[in-house]
Amino acid sequence: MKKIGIVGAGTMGSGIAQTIAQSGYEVILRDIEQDFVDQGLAKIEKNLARSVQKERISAAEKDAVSGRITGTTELSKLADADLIIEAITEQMEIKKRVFQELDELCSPETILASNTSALSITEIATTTKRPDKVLGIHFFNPVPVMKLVELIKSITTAEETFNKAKEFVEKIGKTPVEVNEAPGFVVNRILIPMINEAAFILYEGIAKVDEIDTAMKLGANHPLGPLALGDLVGLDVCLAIMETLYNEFGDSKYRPCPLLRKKVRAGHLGRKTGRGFFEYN
Ligand SMILES: CC(=O)CC(=O)SCCNC(=O)CCNC(=O)[C@H](O)C(C)(C)COP(=O)(O)OP(=O)(O)OC[C@H]1O[C@@H](n2cnc3c(N)ncnc32)[C@H](O)[C@@H]1OP(=O)(O)O
Ligand SMILES: NC(=O)C1=CN([C@@H]2O[C@H](COP(=O)(O)OP(=O)(O)OC[C@H]3O[C@@H](n4cnc5c(N)ncnc54)[C@H](O)[C@@H]3O)[C@@H](O)[C@H]2O)C=CC1
Repeated sequence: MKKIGIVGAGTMGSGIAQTIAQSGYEVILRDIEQDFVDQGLAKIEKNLARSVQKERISAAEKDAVSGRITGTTELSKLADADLIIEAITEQMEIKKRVFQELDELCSPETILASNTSALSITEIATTTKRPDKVLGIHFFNPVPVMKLVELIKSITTAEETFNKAKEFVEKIGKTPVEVNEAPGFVVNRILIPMINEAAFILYEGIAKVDEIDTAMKLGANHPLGPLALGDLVGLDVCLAIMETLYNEFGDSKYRPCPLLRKKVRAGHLGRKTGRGFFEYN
């Protein structure tokens, strides 16, 4: 693999692009508006500049990494990529549309991957004529720091596709775990209901925001409290994951907390909008 396409330049797309370019690959980063592309590229520049400042990479290395990333709004620029990783909004219908477009556009050899947090890869793959070449490559936030990648096999993913993806993930310095498709996979099925439960504890007036997070940091040794983690992930993403778990399993234990819904409706999505359970500037 040489050229990797990333669709979506948000929280995850920009982190994935940076990580892959730092491993020597050529990256094309696509979003729907130039503004979003520019914001993604600016975030990468900021992260790389911090790495130079901390003497983790040289200024020349930073320039080389930046030089390997091209931003675009044109999906057609991804046509000759060996692998495309989709990291757009967590909504099935939007993802399906993008996979259909990519399938029509790309070489038959191109592997199409989704970074979805919880959705069915099998369903996404049905919109393509290459369901054997579709899988989930699920990174964790913040991508440059987090070691894990869940590799999600749909019912139709070919063994060859899985093995190529595994080799790629190891080449970029991440640790893959193999997961058979199921709602929320492994990590999010455990982690996001925990964040949702913390929202319920707040909603029921049992403890305040700071108390809940301090309790879990000092009482369970979590690096971030569950509410701060919800803000890092994005409360819209957390709600979308809870809705997938609730709808797919049909089990009331996954019901989203009404407070989570209220915050998303208000646009208080966490770090990316400057306000969630906490405020950011
Ligand atoms: C929703 C999904 O589908 C799946 C998910 O991603 S769920 C979310 C999974 N993520 C987590 O659980 C993260 C839990 N939190 C943590 O591990 C830590 O809080 C953290 C790594 C995010 C930050 O660590 P911290 O000690 O609290 O803060 P800080 O000291 O600023 O950062 C630690 C290091 O991470 C780096 N870092 C932090 N945020 C970063 C970012 N966005 N990009 C790049 N590097 C970052 C810092 O530069 C720092 O590096 P050095 O120590 O080498 O200087
Ligand atoms: N935020 C997180 O912690 C994690 C999120 N994910 C998943 O990654 C995906 C992206 O999430 P985030 O980066 O958090 O979202 P985000 O909201 O930060 O970014 C999404 C980006 O996709 C763009 N987009 C929407 N439709 C598009 C299209 N058709 N073509 C190109 N770009 C398009 C938007 O303009 C936006 O810039 C979601 O599926 C999410 O569930 C996975 C792991 C962790």
